[in-house]
Amino acid sequence: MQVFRDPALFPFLTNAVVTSGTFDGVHVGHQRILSRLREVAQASGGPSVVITYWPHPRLVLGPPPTHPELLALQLLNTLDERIAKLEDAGVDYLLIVPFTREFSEWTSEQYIQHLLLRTVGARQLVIGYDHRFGKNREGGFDYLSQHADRYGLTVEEIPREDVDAVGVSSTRIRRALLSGDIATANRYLGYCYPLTGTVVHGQKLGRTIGYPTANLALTEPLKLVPARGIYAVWAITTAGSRHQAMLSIGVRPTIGADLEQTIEVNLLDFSGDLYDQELTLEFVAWLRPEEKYQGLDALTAQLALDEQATRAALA
Ligand SMILES: Cc1cc2nc3c(=O)[nH]c(=O)nc-3n(C[C@H](O)[C@H](O)[C@H](O)COP(=O)(O)O)c2cc1C
Ligand SMILES: Nc1ncnc2c1ncn2[C@@H]1O[C@H](COP(=O)(O)OP(=O)(O)O)[C@@H](O)[C@H]1O
Repeated sequence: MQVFRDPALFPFLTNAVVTSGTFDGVHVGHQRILSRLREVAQASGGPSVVITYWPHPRLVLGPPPTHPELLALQLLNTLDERIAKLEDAGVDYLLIVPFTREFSEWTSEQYIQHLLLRTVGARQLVIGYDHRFGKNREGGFDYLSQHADRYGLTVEEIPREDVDAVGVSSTRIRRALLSGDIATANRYLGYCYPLTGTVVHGQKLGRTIGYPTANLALTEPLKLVPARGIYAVWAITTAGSRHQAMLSIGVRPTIGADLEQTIEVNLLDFSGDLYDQELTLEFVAWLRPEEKYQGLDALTAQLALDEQATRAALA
């Protein structure tokens, strides 16, 4: 997959088969659109192209008027994760349009003329039934199909039934993760929810109880952090090795009151220095809520049980 972050550098294509959208999560609903995109591209012999936006439009525009409660933007994917998932889906070209206020003011007509036709060279479009574009989300499938002939475009809509059949939305996935329901989130995503961070120094208590924990500082501050609790995860190091691991997201009530929330992971059957390395976690299962124990001995005994539960969940 060839990736372009500047529309001015995108190589004009002829016969491009294009879809566009935010694709946060690249979940199984998005994956349907992407697999249809690939089919149409293969049938026509043209390249498949995804146009996506960064930063997330809501970061620039604020919460949608219909959902004013969505103040804190919580992303399912970092840009790197999104790129990797689009590549897995077999996309040939990815154009990441810098989403600015100015771009948000483009009319549907400008969007089609400048971006789809002149920059990309679109010939066919494949879009989800609820896809909107242009200023105030004015453009959509109806607008496109009314004007398709004039533009020399063909437009295919992925119908609501197809998208609803998988019953998934980014909102449902966010809700599942925020309640610790990893099984539902992963089913909707079609892969294990990832979280990446750099290993930073903590209080050096972990090693004294036989369970050193790598403390993560997230690389993408807007990335959604699942509910507080204890999880079985895979931990992947920069070198690419995968380790069974147990993760705690919480405020460590056993250690003290009013502590900051930390994201800490103990890698099973591993010893070595991880400080300053990047670590990626893949969530597999929820194990239990965080509890306050009567001292470090009780916590350590619980960690031994968590270790067993982790091995079982990842076996
Ligand atoms: C799998 C796992 C489960 C944990 N569960 C709890 C818990 O239920 N309650 C709690 O107070 N701390 C819990 N902790 C956090 C420990 O208190 C923490 O690892 C310890 O404070 C070491 O901190 P340090 O890395 O700053 O040295 C857990 C940690 C791990 C890795
Ligand atoms: N199995 C392991 N899992 C996690 N970290 C480990 C492991 N073995 C060694 N380490 C190292 O130990 C550090 C964690 O030790 P810990 O005493 O909890 O210190 P800190 O409070 O700085 O996290 C990790 O950052 C990592 O460099």
